[in-house]
Amino acid sequence: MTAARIGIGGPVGSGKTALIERLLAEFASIGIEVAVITNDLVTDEDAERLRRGGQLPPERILAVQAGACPHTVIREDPTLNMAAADRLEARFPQLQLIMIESGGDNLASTFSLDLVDWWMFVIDVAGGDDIPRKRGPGVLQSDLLVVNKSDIAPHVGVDFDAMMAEARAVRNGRPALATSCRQGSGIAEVVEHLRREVLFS
Ligand SMILES: Nc1nc2c(ncn2[C@@H]2O[C@H](COP(=O)(O)OP(=O)(O)OP(=O)(O)O)[C@@H](O)[C@H]2O)c(=O)[nH]1
Repeated sequence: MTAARIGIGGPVGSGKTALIERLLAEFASIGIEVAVITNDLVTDEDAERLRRGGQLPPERILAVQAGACPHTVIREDPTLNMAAADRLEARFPQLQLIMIESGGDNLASTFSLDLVDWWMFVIDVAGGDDIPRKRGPGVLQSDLLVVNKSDIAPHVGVDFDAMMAEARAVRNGRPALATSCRQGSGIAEVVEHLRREVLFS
């Protein structure tokens, strides 16, 4: 059995790493065997943050450096990430799930299906309630759209329910879930969705 490979993309600072931290805690509590690959431009910043968090043995967290363009290594030439996932699987045959976090950029990032089986796109309310309307490929094409930072919607003048409704409308019925990685709300729904759609458990 091979591990499911899932992508987690989204704009800079939308909360991709924060979501991974929350998911790691949930997966640990239900006994799902996980590893993570991070993609940063020229550092290992996100991998180091996850290793410091101590939720996974450090050797289950690999960092890929994307260089100038974060899209390239998850879409046009995902070989570095594929090799990293192969390494993890060879070393930890019990893995059920490998989460691949893209470098943050704009609304245009998508994952190659040579690299992942399924991918989600994380946006947040602070990026503006017009983000769904802009119909970026990540918003439209991802298997799951996550709208994060629901906790600060009132502080940035966003009508959260309207933003969610718009997100669902532009996605033509494909799923969209609301989260606050700060408060922990919506995380259980994301885990449930992943169990059903990706892990088939
Ligand atoms: N209020 C609030 N802040 C959040 C939430 N999720 C993440 N943050 C904060 O938003 C900032 C960015 O979060 P990250 O998890 O680093 O975002 P990222 O998408 O991984 O960022 P890059 O890797 O730089 O693209 C941090 O200061 C987080 O603490 C949330 O749900 N609510």
